[in-house]
Amino acid sequence: MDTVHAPSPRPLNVHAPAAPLSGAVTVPGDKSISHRALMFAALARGETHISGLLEGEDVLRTADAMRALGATVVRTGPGAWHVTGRGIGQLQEPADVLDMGNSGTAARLLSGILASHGIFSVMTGDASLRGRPMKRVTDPLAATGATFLSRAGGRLPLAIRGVADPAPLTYRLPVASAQVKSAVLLAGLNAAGTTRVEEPVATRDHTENMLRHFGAHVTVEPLGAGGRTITLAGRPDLVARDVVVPGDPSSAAFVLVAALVVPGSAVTVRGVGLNPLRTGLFTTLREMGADLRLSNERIEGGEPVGDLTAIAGPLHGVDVPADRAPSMIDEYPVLAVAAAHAAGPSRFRGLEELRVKESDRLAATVALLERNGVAVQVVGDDMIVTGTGGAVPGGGVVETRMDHRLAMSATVLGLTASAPVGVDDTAFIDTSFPGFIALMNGIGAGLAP
Ligand SMILES: O=C(O)C1=C[C@@H](OP(=O)(O)O)[C@@H](O)[C@H](O)C1
Ligand SMILES: C=C(OP(=O)(O)O)C(=O)O
Repeated sequence: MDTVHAPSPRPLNVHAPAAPLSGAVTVPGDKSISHRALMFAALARGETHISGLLEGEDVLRTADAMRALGATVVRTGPGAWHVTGRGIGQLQEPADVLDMGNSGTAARLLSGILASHGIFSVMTGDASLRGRPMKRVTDPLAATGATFLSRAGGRLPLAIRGVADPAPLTYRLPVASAQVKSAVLLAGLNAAGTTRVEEPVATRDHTENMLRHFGAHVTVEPLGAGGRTITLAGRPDLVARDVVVPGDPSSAAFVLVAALVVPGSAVTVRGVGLNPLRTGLFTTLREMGADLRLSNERIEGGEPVGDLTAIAGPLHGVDVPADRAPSMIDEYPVLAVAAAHAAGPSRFRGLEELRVKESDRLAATVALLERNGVAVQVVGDDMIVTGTGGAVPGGGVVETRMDHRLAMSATVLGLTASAPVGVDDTAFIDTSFPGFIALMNGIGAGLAP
């Protein structure tokens, strides 16, 4: 199995470029929105046309899974996909194991769909995904009547005996996770009655937005300070709708941070998704003194989008509150790289969720910085980075641990290191940002394997 998902390692040795980075680029489509577009289109009646779909490994696994469940999924051009759905409750039993590769989003969201169909299925993934917790979704989903069998600790492979008439759930999220919220809501699509999810801290709301777009009745009400209660009326008539996927702000992050830290640089990323529940990094970078300019703001496919220009300049340390974490949860490794260049200490609070990503990102980010001469410590669930106020020493080899975001963060670190930075494997970058190295070279990074 891992022969499929453990591609040959692609090591990279990163040197600081001779000249500043410059240019205007677009990054691939948003990963969260791309997974959802394929899944919801497969559950809708009729043919959905998706443009700007991320063609990264994670999303391709979702496309394969929806095909295995009986939807027709066809690529008609770069980023252009047509999906003919089967309707809620109408997905067919897959004939084989569903392999979700490296993707937590694919596995967790799909578990909600599989649990709420009267079919048997088995999901697995690569060594990284097989190490990630699934009880966070199977515990609430068990109350629908579905049954689950898994390895110890609720790890994949996971066998699911779904139910055709799932009970509607009311669930308060014990962790701030859009994946868990989405799994519960997706199970609620085939439940007779109202599904209710309470999230004490708001997480990305692409599921709510896109379900509405396809015709579901979803309400969102405030809950306490910063939380939300989401309700979904079961068994809606989901109808095919076109989806336009914006550029992924989590991918734009690497390009923009690189431009901020390579002296003299100015780079624009066009068409970046700016959903306020995804933009914590941009807020934080501005607090650090970054010159980050927004232009051409518009609404595209129901999501706010704009062009972001990053202009290099001095950064200073910052204290990031824990309640901002969900709006930038995937951006901490590259934020740590920005903090390594900033003058003075930065503290990032409440990072416990980083321990259960594609790797233990808290430990891996510490190792990335320490190996390259940057002082960093973990206190409880907080990370404290002591910035140099300029270039970092470098000279280390970074272990990327099957984690795309570590590979890209290490690459960005190398662009301003005094000694070259080794990256043991860049192959996993393809899960979320195919073409990353070519795109970086297009703005002058000069990366050569
Ligand atoms: O719902 C989503 O699309 C995602 C939610 C986040 O995970 P959690 O729900 O585990 O926080 C994020 O880290 C992941 O990259 C994508
Ligand atoms: C955590 C991530 O994704 P997933 O959970 O889908 O594997 C990510 O892309 O950083």
